[in-house]
Amino acid sequence: MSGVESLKNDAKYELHRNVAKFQPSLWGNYFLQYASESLELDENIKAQIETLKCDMRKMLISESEKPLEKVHLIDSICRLGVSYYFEDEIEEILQNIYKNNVEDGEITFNDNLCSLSVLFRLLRQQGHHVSPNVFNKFKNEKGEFSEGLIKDVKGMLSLYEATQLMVHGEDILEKALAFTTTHLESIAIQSSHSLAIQIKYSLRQTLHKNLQRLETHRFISIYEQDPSNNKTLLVLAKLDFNMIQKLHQKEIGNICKWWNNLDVPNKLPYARDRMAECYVWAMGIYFEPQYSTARIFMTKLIFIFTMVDDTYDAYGTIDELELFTKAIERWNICGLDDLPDYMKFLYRILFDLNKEIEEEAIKQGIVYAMNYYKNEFILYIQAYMAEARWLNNNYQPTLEEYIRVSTISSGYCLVIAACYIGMGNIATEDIFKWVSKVPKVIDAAIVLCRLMDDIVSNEFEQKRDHVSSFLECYMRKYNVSREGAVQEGRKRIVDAWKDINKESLMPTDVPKPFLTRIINLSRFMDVVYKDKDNFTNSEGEMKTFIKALLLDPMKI
Ligand SMILES: CC(C)=CCC/C(C)=C/COP(=O)(O)OP(=O)(O)O
Repeated sequence: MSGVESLKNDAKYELHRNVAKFQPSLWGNYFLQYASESLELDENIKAQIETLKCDMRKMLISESEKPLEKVHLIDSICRLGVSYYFEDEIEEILQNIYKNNVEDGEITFNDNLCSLSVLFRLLRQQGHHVSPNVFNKFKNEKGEFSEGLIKDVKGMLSLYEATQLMVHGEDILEKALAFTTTHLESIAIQSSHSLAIQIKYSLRQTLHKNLQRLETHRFISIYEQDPSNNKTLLVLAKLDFNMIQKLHQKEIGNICKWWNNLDVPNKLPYARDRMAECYVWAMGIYFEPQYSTARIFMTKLIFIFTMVDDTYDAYGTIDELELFTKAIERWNICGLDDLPDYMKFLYRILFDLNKEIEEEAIKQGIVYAMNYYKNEFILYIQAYMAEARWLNNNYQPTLEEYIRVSTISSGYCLVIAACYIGMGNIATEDIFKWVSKVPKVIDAAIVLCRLMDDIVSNEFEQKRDHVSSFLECYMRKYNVSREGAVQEGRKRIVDAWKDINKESLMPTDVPKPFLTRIINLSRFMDVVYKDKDNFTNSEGEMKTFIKALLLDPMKI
C-alpha cells in the first residue's frame, strides 16, 4: 500500500485537515547522478590551486603595493569567494591599516569616494570601529552630498554598498543611502551605461546581504571583463568555484540517495518536498569544503524541519499534534504507539538523524552540545504547538504574544544551535550557553527571519486556515492597513540589520566564525524571501540559483 493510500485509509482521514497545495519538487531524483562514496577533492586541481594560492599570498604580503591598492585586491578576493584561503593575511593587512590610518575611529586617508567606501566596508566587515565621518568631505556647504558626485558612478555604487554596514544613529550613512539610491536608480534605467547591469543588481541585492556563492558566481564574470584584473586571482577563483561545486554536487547526490531511500514524497505527500532548496540553505550557512559533514546534516535537518512545519501548519489534527509534541518532549523513540503512522515515520527519521548528529558530536568531543540542541528543539516544537492551539481555538494572539512565540517557531534559534555542532570543537559549551540566552544578534536574526517570511508568505498562508501573522497582529493592535503593517515590518527588518552589524563589531561576544553563521542565515532570508517565498515557490529565482551553483561549472 502506498503512503498516500495508507493516509487515506487512516480512520481519522475524514477529520478536518488544513492541507496546503504545494508544488511537487522540481528536481526529483536529478541529483542522484552525483552520489559518490568519496568526498575527496581532485588532487590535480588541488595542486594547481595550491600554486596559485602561494602566488596570491606573496602578492598580498608584498611591501610594494600601496595600502589602498591592497584594499581593492582584498575586496576582489572576498567577492570572488577565495578569502577563506587568506583569512590571516587579510586580518593582518586590515589590522595594520586600522593601526596606522585610523585615529579615534576616523579614517585619515585622503582618497577618492570609491576607495574610501571600499575601505570603510572592509574594515567594518572585519569588525573594526570606523566612523562614517570620512564621507563628510563629499558634502557641500549645506551638508548635502554634492551633486558633483553623480558623475562618479563607481564611487556612488561603492558608497551605496558601504551604507549596508550601517548601525543605529548614523545620519551620514542614512543620507548617503538615500542620495546614492536615488541617483543609482536613475542611472540603472539608462541601459547604455556600462555599469547599468551591476547597479540594477546591487539595488536589488546588496553585497553585504548576498550569499557568498551567488556573489562569487556573479562577480567572476564581472572581474573577467575588468581590464585591470589580476589573472592569477581570476584563475584561482574559477578553479576553486568548480572544485567546490564538484564537492557540493557529491554532497547533494548523497543527500538525494538518503531522500530517495526514505521515500518522503510518498510517505508525507502533504509536505513541501524541497531537498535541493534545503541544500542551498545549508550551503548559505557554510560553503567551504571543511564544513562538508555539517552541510549534509544541516540539509537533512532543514528538510525534516520543513516536514515538521507542514505537519503543524497544515496536515496534523490538533489531537495528533498534542501527541507528537509530547513524544518530542519525552525525547525517546519508545512509546510512539499512539501516533498515527505518518507521524511515527516523521519521528523516526528525525531521531535517526539526531542519533547521527550525536555520534558526530561525540567524535568532535562536544557531546555537551546535544543537550542545548535538544532544549532548542523542544522550545521550537512547543512554539509550533502554541500556534496550532491558537488556530484550533480561533484565538487571535496579541502582537507581543505573536512575536514571542513566532520568533521561536521560525526555527532560526534551533538552526543556529544545530549549525554550531557542525563547527567542531571550537564550539565550546559557552557558545551554546550564549545561544540559549538569545543574545541581541540572535534576537535580531530571528526577528528578521520571522518578518521577512511573514511579509511574503502572508497572502498564500491566509488562503487556508493559518494562524495570524505579524501583519494581522500589527493591523489589529494599531488599527492600520496591511500596507502600514508591511511598512512597519520592513522598518523592523532594517533595524534588525543595524543590530546585527553593531553586534559584529569588536569586541564581539563570540568569535567571528559563529557570527558569520548568523549573518549568513540572515543573508539567506534577504536573498530568498525578498519579495516572494522562493523556498516554497521554487520554480523561479531559486531554480536559477540552483542551476548556477550546482549545475553549471565556470568556463576556465
Ligand atoms: C530554518 C528552518 C527551520 C527551515 C525549515 C523550513 C521552513 C519551516 C521554512 C519556512 O516555512 P514557512 O514559511 O511555512 O514557515 P512558518 O510556518 O513558520 O511561517
